[in-house]
Amino acid sequence: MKRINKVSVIGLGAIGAAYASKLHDLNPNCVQVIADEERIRRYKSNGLWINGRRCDFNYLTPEVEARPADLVLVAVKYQGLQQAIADIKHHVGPETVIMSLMNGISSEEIIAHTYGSENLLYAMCVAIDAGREGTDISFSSIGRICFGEKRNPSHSPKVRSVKQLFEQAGIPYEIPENMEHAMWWKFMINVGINQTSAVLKAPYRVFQEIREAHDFMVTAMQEVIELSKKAGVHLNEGDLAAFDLILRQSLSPEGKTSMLQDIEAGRKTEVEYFAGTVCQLGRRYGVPTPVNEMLFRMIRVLEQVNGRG
Ligand SMILES: NC(=O)C1=CN([C@@H]2O[C@H](COP(=O)(O)OP(=O)(O)OC[C@H]3O[C@@H](n4cnc5c(N)ncnc54)[C@H](OP(=O)(O)O)[C@@H]3O)[C@@H](O)[C@H]2O)C=CC1
Ligand SMILES: CC(C)(CO)C(=O)C(=O)O
Repeated sequence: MKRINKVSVIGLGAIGAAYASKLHDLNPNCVQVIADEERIRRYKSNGLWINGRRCDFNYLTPEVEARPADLVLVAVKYQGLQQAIADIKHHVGPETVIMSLMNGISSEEIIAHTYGSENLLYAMCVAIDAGREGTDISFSSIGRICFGEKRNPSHSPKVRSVKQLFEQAGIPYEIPENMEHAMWWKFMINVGINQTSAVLKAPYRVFQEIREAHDFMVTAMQEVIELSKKAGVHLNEGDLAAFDLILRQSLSPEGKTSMLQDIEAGRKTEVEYFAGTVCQLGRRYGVPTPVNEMLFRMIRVLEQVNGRG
């Protein structure tokens, strides 16, 4: 098992900054952030604030011919993914493990297209309620990073390396036996709560307290459950209940999903990778997806109202 001494992070937003700050606390020299000059200027002049504490990372522009990292963490949104894939080029060597903390079930495949799948681990984070305003990041719950190979009956050397790093840094983690199931479960969550919160402009409190909002979220999730059966993943009602526990116990009532944050900040959303993917899979498997078709249209309208069409 290889020890991870150098981590490169791309995407210093709500998620990237939250977890990078834990690595920085472990050892400021073990983590470096890849960003273009304009972003670095912004991070340095405004400061990068995480729960009110300034964090000064080592920044590298993508052009710098860096030594490959042991681990690359990708934490951008989908609209930034292709550029990020190009920008991590100097940080990926033959032994570099790559993990995407992004939502959805597509980023691993997109990254593998350029770097192959041998050194890629599946990952996603759950129960974190991170928010970002400019370079101010805050969260009440850091949640946990679920990661692993597609199946983890035992832990591969790559998985053990990352596990050791997370233990040292105090990053909560989980290695699900069936990572594919876990990725679909998270996809179901985002399809449900991210999209309905974006159209309702609702923080988590609305879903915790108002039955109709909760039911609306569940109807979107149920379409993912039906698709998962066709895909051989078999989500079920127990998976809905598992998210309900997180919603009620871990997410701050005033917290907002990343998609609602995007709408409020006038940014492009990830709707193509949530409802867009659901509708595409629906067509492939012959499963009706009317709720997601409607959510897709509504969110595209909101984006265009924001001038992000
Ligand atoms: N927020 C949350 O609670 C959760 C989010 N997620 C998922 O995690 C992923 C990241 O979300 P989140 O952190 O909220 O998103 P943010 O928008 O807060 O952060 C993305 C960051 O990536 C930066 N970025 C984009 N492209 C590049 C690039 N080429 N080089 C350097 N930096 C780049 C952006 O910079 P700039 O702003 O300057 O463009 C931005 O700071 C998404 O897939 C999201 O769905 C998952 C779980 C929870
Ligand atoms: C699960 C949830 C809603 C919060 O962690 C999320 O993944 C997001 O906001 O994108």
